[in-house]
Amino acid sequence: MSRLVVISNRVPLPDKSGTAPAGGLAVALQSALEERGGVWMGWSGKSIPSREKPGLNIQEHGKITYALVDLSRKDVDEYYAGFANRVLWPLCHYRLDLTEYARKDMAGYFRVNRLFAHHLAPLIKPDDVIWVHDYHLIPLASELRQMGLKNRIGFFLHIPWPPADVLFTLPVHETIMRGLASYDVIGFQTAHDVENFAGCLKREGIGRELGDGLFEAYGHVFRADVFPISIDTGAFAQAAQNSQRNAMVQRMHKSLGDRDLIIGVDRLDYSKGITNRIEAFEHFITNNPASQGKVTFLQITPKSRSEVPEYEDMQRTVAELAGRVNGAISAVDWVPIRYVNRSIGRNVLAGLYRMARVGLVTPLRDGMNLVAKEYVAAQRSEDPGVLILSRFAGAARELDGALLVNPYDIEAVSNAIARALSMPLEARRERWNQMMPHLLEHDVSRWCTSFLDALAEHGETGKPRQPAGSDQAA
Ligand SMILES: O=P(O)(O)OC[C@H]1O[C@H](O[C@H]2O[C@H](CO)[C@@H](O)[C@H](O)[C@H]2O)[C@H](O)[C@@H](O)[C@@H]1O
Ligand SMILES: O=c1ccn([C@@H]2O[C@H](COP(=O)(O)OP(=O)(O)O)[C@@H](O)[C@H]2O)c(=O)[nH]1
Repeated sequence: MSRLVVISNRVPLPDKSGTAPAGGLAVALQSALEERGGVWMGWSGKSIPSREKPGLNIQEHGKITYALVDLSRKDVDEYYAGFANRVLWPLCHYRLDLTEYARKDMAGYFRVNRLFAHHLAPLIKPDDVIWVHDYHLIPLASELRQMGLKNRIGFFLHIPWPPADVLFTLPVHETIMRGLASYDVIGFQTAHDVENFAGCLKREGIGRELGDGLFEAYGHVFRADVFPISIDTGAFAQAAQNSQRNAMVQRMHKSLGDRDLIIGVDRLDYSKGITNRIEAFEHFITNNPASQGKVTFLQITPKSRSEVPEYEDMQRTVAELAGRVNGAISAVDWVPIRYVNRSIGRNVLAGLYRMARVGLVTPLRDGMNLVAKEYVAAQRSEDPGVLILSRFAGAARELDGALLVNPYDIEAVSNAIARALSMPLEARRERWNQMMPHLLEHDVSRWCTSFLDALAEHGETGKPRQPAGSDQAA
């Protein structure tokens, strides 16, 4: 079996005891790497003074080699905080109003991708299968190809892919499309993302669809298909069961009394629709006076990407909004919104999801949204809560037992909260049974295997292939 080489911006490095981080993606990729042996490369998370030469830190854990690249302050500003998170992230989340097309950030993005390729190439063996993750690293395959690598290279995009009219506002959209077309298999979260991608290829005559998931562009034939990411469903359900013994979960239970819990869990990110959600909750609670004092909304929101101005601004906006709503509605013995602005461990989260009558997941746009899947997995089969889910999350394509909402429609979300809180047991069980078997079957290890199988099945790689019936490569 070929070795696997994974490259992602963040690397879930095992701690000093050798224990890997508990995230589903990390577990799935780590077990694929353990099975085949391999390398996981990415940013070390460190930024060093720009005058120092960025180094490569190699660590061995079992059959996995971790290769961590240090970046300079300038690299981090331009590649991560700049082009990745002030251009590609807002663009792929349909927020043209937030994109900042600075030439120096574009240059930094391509420069850092070249740096990754430069560090990676010497570690690659001819048989290795390479799997690149996410929008930070789109140009990596074309850099590696230019260095002569002929290996099979796959790419998985964790975030949405936008329609042509949105993508084409990006001055370097052609280079980005050419970068994607250099992969052998491109995985997207939903069929909608693949449609958008196909639209981008067709609109300017960049490429064409060959059928059966195959495309041709810039003389290269590649597969672009749907591989919805998931969670380690069985393990998460077990963690939720076990969490009832956790002290923090027990404290929460005690403090809740007999009130119903509504839970929201998101990084502090404008794509997650947190302000709309708080407004919808405010609308619900003011229009349903009987619920006052009887419902608690717990919003857990760890800080994220604080070096990006839009994220720093959000920090204040969300805190102020939660404070204003609480100030207006609280009673002496009841605070409607508990706003936690830090990260909570997954085992505790599992217990909080299980306690919550409603999971409120209302992103304005989201690649998948694993919180939605975790909420479902954590429920009690005999008395499950209700998931309210934005129709604009990738997860909505699979979780058909959720109450689907338009997160921009505050009244509709407020009505969904009322409906969820009063939903009879039988209807809740029916909805949960529509989702849980699917999640058990389509878990993260299946996601990982199906992507790697597609990559293994994709024919010869590394050189432009002639599509059937054509007589020239573009
Ligand atoms: O690394 P950060 O900048 O701190 O951001 C955290 C991650 O956010 C994004 O997550 C996405 O991937 C999830 C799993 O596929 C998906 O469910 C979600 O909808 C996406 O937003 C980002 O894509 C990751 O690269 C970041 O590490
Ligand atoms: O305090 C927190 C908040 C979130 N998460 C985890 O972070 C992930 C968020 O993934 P999702 O796909 O929902 O969104 P992303 O942040 O990747 O855009 C989920 O696994 C959550 O359990 C966590 O461990 N602690």
